[in-house]
Amino acid sequence: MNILAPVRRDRVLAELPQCLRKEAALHGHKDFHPRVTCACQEHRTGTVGRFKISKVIVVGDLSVGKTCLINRFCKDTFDKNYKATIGVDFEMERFEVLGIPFSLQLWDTAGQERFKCIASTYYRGAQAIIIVFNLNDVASLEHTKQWLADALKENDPSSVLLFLVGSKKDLSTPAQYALMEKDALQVAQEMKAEYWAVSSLTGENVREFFFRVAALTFEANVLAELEKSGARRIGDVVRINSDDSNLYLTASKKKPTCCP
Ligand SMILES: Nc1nc2c(ncn2[C@@H]2O[C@H](COP(=O)(O)OP(=O)(O)OP(=O)(O)O)[C@@H](O)[C@H]2O)c(=O)[nH]1
Ligand SMILES: [Mg+2]
Repeated sequence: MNILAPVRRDRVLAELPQCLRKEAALHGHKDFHPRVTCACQEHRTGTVGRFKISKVIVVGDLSVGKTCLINRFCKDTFDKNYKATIGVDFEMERFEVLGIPFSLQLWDTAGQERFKCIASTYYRGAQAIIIVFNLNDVASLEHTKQWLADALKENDPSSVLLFLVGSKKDLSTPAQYALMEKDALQVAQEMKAEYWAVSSLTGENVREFFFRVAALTFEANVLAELEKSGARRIGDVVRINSDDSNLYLTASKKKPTCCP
């Protein structure tokens, strides 16, 4: 019995959402990796789509707008009054990517120094890290490197996806924004993060950003699953082949037809 509610129609991704700026993108491909598209068509995505929930943590200075960003996407609300997050909070978001159900657990952490200790205990096991800064406060951009370093202490830097997000875009003039964007792009390139600029007040780029997070996290998960099952297959072939060469032929026939 499926006790989960169906995925909302506005959480269905049939294509890869595009990056904001090519200079600071995790990848610039127009479509999902062909192996991922193929695996989804053949429903060979392993644990992705069945049990797996991907953890995403959101970090950054106090009052940069982390909670508002999550609330704008998950609840389509905006609160102009500041209420500090105490420790952590989380929201679940369910998507359907290329026909496969996919869930993100969005962890909203506290930026205030006195709660940082509690919040950092929840950093472990993240598949994506979203580092938020205020586009109108250059110090908050400078602090992103420290936030990243702290989050990476608890995670594997080689497999985690990074996003650098400038918030409160509605508060900057085009000239101010252009200046800040130049610095932010540089920081994003140094971190190997994908850069986004959003406004939770107007909603600008919020949905596009989270769709991109969902899509890239999904893609990375499916590729990792394929790699794992590929390694298992190669291991099996070596073992079987040493006993009976005919079985090697049987095993290789089982290979999927459409994947490169
Ligand atoms: N104008 C404008 N104000 C925003 C935006 N996003 C957040 N704010 C305001 O900034 C303040 C802080 O927002 P929060 O989302 O609570 O900040 P936070 O990063 O979660 O703060 P901590 O929980 O203490 O770490 C609030 O008063 C929000 O209304 C935005 O896009 N535009
Ligand atoms: Mg908060």
